Amino acid sequence: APPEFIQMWPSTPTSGPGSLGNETVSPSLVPPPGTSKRTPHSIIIGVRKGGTRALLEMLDIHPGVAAAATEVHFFDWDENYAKGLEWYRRLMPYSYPYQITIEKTPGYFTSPLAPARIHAMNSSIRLLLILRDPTERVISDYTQVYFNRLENHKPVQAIEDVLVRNGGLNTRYKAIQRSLYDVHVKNWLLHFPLDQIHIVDGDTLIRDPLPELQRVERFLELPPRIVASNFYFNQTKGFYCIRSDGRERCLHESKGRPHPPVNSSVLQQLHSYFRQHNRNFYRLVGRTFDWH
Ligand SMILES: Nc1ncnc2c1ncn2[C@@H]1O[C@H](COP(=O)(O)OS(=O)(=O)O)[C@@H](OP(=O)(O)O)[C@H]1O
Repeated sequence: APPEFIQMWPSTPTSGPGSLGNETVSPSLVPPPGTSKRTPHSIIIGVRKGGTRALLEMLDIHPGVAAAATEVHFFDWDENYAKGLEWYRRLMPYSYPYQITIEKTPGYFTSPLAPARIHAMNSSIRLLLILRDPTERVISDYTQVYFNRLENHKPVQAIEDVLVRNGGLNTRYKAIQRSLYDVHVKNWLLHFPLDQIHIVDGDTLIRDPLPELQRVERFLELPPRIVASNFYFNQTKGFYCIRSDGRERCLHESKGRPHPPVNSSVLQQLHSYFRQHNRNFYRLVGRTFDWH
């Protein structure tokens, strides 16, 4: 990592105005005439830390998209699922008949029950799955938990202490389990054909968002509306931000945090642990990725 990133680690996050992705709802009291709340036509099912918020906010540029404001956790949390489909529908945004509703809950991808439940709601739904290098995802997942614990004044552990057990890789660590994409995608393929699952390359979305967004437009059969001028690179943030409707906005500070440096032998162990799983995944989805 470049020195400035190492110096920034660890630091305490602050929140700033005008930021996105802080998962708050701004209730619109009077629905625009001609709109209604509808269950999603498409769901971003994960993966956690894959870039799900960026993908949803970038898709929301499209006039044909109505994005849910919060992570709903309907299909992965039993207590929410028990509240019924009507409860879920009410949490969706108001949309015009020509729009499609999209929600994102990254926990769905690794939930054993979510595929069957989503299928029961709508067997022809289009699923979006954004993935990134599994090792990077583990470190991002650790970083998220680290900062959440700091904010809640809970004790934190160094990354090597959670990744290593008895001299070997701690493969029972939840963040590692969540990066076994082959294991999780198998559950989805029991319920949905592959052509209903579009995989977004999260590493590419970070570097060059437009082509990934254009592929999603085609998958969702939306007319092409997202253009290069909807994105600009923010040097301070180190990520692309969004320009639409005359406004410029970056994702919340909790997105794109510097990652802690990780010992190279531990990194090697992660890479070799994921290697076979990645190959299995490529075979299952008929496509390869530039993962370690
Ligand atoms: N444009 C842009 N701006 C900021 N961040 C971006 C962007 N595009 C992708 N990303 C990556 O999104 C990662 C967070 O993923 P998620 O939104 O899926 O996280 S979460 O599961 O909802 O918590 C986040 O992971 P970290 O870098 O580890 O914070 C980012 O790398």
